Amino acid sequence: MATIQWFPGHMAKARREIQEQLKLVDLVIEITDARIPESSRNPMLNELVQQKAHLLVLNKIDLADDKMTRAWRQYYENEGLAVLTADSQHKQPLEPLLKVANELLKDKLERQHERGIKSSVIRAMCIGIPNSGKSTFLNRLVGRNVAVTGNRPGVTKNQNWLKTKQNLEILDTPGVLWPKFEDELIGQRLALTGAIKEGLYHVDDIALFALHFLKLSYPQVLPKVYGLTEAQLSLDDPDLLLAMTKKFGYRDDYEKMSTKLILDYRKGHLGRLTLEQPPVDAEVTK
Ligand SMILES: Nc1nc2c(ncn2[C@@H]2O[C@H](COP(=O)(O)OP(=O)(O)OP(=O)(O)O)[C@@H](O)[C@H]2O)c(=O)[nH]1
Repeated sequence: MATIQWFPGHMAKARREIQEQLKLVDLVIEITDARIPESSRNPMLNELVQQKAHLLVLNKIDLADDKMTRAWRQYYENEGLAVLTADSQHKQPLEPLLKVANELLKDKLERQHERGIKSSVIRAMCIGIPNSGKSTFLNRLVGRNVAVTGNRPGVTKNQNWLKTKQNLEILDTPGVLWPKFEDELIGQRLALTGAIKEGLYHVDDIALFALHFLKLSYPQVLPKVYGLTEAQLSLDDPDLLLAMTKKFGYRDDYEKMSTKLILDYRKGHLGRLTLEQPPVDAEVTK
């Protein structure tokens, strides 16, 4: 599904629709991208969710740095959130999700049990920014491909409950919320991972951001993947981008090189790389 450009009217509408949907569910499953856990969270979600049970899913862990994923998980758990990690491209997340969901809603389920309701159903909805993997996650959960339509501005919808093999039903319309815009660095991370519509950023800006980030945080990647020499790596970022453009035979088409670098990152060809660290030093003990 193409990413939309968010205007204030769109945001207000998405927010209103999600508030309506929230009345129908017990549990909110917030889907984020494990490569940018914080940048891929909607700034208003906590406030919207309020008293509902809230589960944070760090999705796309197959593309993220394991150590960083553990650190992020711990960080959010320290913040009091229930956290699940998922590679919903390849793996079925139903069992671990049910475990956490039943735990989060234990009191409610027990009360229903006392009132004689034997097979209580947990009703949930997925929410996240574009491209976080909501549809993929939902499809995996229900074990088939369902036509998932997010609550994008202007998209009419009929809401249905998708049944899983267990006592969990999920709204077939995931809530799509806007990403954070205010900070340039967050915007660059969102663009590199694919959460921002193409055409809303310059590929060379994002490639320069990627080069800078890689040199600082994962210095082994550029020499290993692209065979860059020490001398090339000591160039400033724009000159390095030009050197790479030439090396790959793209003459002076640095936009082509930029696109290649961005796609290589998105496909995991550069390795499993997380673009941001938890705000405080979350100790990794697991
Ligand atoms: N490697 C990997 N890719 C994933 C995973 N989950 C989703 N994707 C990919 O990420 C892209 C976006 O996934 P979607 O499920 O369409 O995301 P969405 O949140 O529904 O996106 P919108 O419809 O834009 O709101 C697709 O190319 C998916 O194949 C994952 O766990 N690992």
